[in-house]
Amino acid sequence: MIEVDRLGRTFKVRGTVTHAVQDLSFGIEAGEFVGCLGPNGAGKSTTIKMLTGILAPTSGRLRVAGLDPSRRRTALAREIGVVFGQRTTLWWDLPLKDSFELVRLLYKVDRGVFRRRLDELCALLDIGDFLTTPVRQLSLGQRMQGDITAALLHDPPILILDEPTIGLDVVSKAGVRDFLRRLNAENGTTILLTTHDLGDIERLCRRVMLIDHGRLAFDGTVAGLRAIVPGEDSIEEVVTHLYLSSRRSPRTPPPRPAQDPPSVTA
Ligand SMILES: Nc1ncnc2c1ncn2[C@@H]1O[C@H](COP(=O)(O)OP(=O)(O)OP(=O)(O)O)[C@@H](O)[C@H]1O
Repeated sequence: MIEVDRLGRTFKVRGTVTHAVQDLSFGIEAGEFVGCLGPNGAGKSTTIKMLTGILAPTSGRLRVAGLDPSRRRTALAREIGVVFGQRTTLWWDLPLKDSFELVRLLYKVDRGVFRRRLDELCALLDIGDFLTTPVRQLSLGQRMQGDITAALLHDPPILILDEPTIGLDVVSKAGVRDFLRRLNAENGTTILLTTHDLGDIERLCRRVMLIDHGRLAFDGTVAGLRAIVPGEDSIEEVVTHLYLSSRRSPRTPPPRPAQDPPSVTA
């Protein structure tokens, strides 16, 4: 579903070069639920932007649903749903339902199919009460439910989310997580999300990737991630340890785990 091979993205701003993503390689199969962690500035959002075609890579190769994202954005849009936790894709001044209608027109979704899909998503995400509310008047949690609905109206096989639970209270977070879990388990939707919330990783993801300084520092199970620090059971402590060692010696990759996760690159 997703193939990333030696991907790189460099930014040059006023003579300063930033290697936001470097030599990044991984693959994601259909039906996987993958979480992506990494300290601030690690390159997660840049990776997501390349996967969704917003940014073109400066090196390497990637395919999403068999397509080169930055060259085939229109075709790709049918295959993926995208949610940015920090930015809405909805129309600020329009009622939520009008935003959905615009999405329907953009994606050329048949009216009957759209109706059924919207009814399903309304029930699952519990958004029926604020369909007529302008987006600017929605709470963050309601807006996120709206953004997730909009991303799924065309029923894409792949959902990519950049920090979908940021700023949500515990109940809203639980609702979003429950929905994503069901979407993956019952619909078989392939999901990739970035997050700083380790609860998202522990509760949702069978596989976790850790990006550090633009490189893949870990790719394996949550148990494999825990095993990096022998005797430490708390994933939060393990991740804190990794981020701190990364700050102390920015070019030093994190230590290998005590027991083998499915794959580790460092
Ligand atoms: N458009 C841009 N122009 C210049 N530099 C950029 C641009 N976008 C990202 N960067 C730089 O690339 C690096 C990676 O940024 P990115 O936003 O991908 O990190 P991130 O892992 O998503 O961080 P966070 O968790 O804080 O959101 C950072 O050093 C950032 O300053």
